[in-house]
Amino acid sequence: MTIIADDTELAAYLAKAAGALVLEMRDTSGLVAKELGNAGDQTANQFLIRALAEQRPDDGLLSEESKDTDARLSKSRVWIIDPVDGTREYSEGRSDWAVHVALAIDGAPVIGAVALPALDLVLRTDQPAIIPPAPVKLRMVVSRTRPAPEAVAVAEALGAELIPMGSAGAKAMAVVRGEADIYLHTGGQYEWDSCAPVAVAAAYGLHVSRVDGSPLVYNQRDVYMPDLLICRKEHAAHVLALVQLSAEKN
Ligand SMILES: Nc1ncnc2c1ncn2[C@@H]1O[C@H](COP(=O)(O)O)[C@@H](OP(=O)(O)O)[C@H]1O
Ligand SMILES: [Mg+2]
Repeated sequence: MTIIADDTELAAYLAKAAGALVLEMRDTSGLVAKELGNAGDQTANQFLIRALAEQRPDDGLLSEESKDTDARLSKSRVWIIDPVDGTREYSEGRSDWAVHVALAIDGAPVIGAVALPALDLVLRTDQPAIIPPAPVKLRMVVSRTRPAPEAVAVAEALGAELIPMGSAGAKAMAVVRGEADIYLHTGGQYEWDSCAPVAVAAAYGLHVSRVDGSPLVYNQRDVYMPDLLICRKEHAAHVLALVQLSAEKN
């Protein structure tokens, strides 16, 4: 593979190529269910880690599917990848799954791409588009298998419609694409689930933060990052206040 000098170009190329690999695997391997999910995770991961080792040998790496080491902690530039986000949905033949490739620089999610292979889309930090205006009745995307009670409570308080969807990347990109207005999650996630989606959402001018309003900081020793909010800037203060209220009640 020739060297791709531009980091965003590389992220987008890798996310798209890994997505194409696993999409083809789903169509042709004959594997189903858990076996298909595992094979997709492993195939995409092998492709991505080999390509990154070749393309960016000096950078750090954090992948959902590779054993984590301390090596990344001393690096300024760290690639944070989720080879298949929404593995369950991928293995069920659905379209709500994603490939995440991000580059965090000094902990900030600044560069990246999210591929939605089943929709033939790649969203990237260097090509933000204008997001269409929100409807009067807001739409909140939540996990289809484990929607956070806090998110459901906030949707109720806002009078928002709940849209269950798999994959953190697919949900974040639903907001980026103007198909939803709020993605709120509490109760558990890891850095790879949100780094690329948050980078893309921020590049599109959306609000991104932890649910206490603090910034999302990546490449930490403990990669557990249990909550996040991605939404239009004009809704952020209200949503954060409602999360706070819901936390106080429980
Ligand atoms: N409570 C929780 N604890 C840990 N990970 C969680 C979680 N809820 C969601 N996730 C992870 O976040 C991603 C999106 O989840 P969901 O589709 O439920 O919104 C999934 O990533 P993977 O598919 O990469 O494992 C899932 O594993
Ligand atoms: Mg994931």
